[in-house]
Amino acid sequence: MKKIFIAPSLLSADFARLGEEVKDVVEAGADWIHFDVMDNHFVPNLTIGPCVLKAIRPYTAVDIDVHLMVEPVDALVGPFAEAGANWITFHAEACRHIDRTLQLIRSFGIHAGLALNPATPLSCLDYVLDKVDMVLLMSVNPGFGGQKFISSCLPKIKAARKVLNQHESETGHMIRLEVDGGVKTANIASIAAAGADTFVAGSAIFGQKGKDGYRQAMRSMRDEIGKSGI
Ligand SMILES: O=C(CO)[C@H](O)[C@H](O)COP(=O)(O)O
Repeated sequence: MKKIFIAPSLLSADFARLGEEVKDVVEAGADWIHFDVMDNHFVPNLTIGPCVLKAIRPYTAVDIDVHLMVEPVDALVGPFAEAGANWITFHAEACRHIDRTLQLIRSFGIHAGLALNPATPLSCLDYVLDKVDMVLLMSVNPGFGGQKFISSCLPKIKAARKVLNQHESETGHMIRLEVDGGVKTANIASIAAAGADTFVAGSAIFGQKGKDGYRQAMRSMRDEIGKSGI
């Protein structure tokens, strides 16, 4: 049984106090920090880059999970790895040479993740799973926080869980399954029951008031996951 991780998405944090927000949410119980990078090209929004990652890195020792919603990908891998990323995840839809980019990320001694948009088939995972440390299934179309979970993603999460379990039983290689977009206390149990083990939540956590609010939100999420019976 894998450990469950909750990764608050900084997209919904107060950008004027990012370091403090990181510290507060980790003290409130976050397992990881999810760092959303958007380029106004692959997605219609623009966020933060390696210099911001470098600035927040001293505020926490937990893993920072960088989600690159950018195209092209490769030129940004080194700068984010050097700025302190523990995980770098990129989109299959944004990359022509997935196998090469996975190898590039791992060459920095960090974990490599592959993200799929809601409409992208799981067959993108074929032939590269041996180089993947995490699959990120988007449950909204990427670009903005606060969107509604797309319900057709639930059977996709179930199907991905089957693929990853099969891969693990054949090779012993464990791959995390992260879900991102519209994750709330009200639906997290069904997402966990479908097979996710890593949960990105932005507005559901940072939409609460201060550290106590963040703590309560994550506690409720863990309670709900516990009730899902996984
Ligand atoms: O990658 C993202 C959007 O592209 C965000 O991580 C995601 O949407 C989290 O925000 P919320 O929990 O509010 O949906």
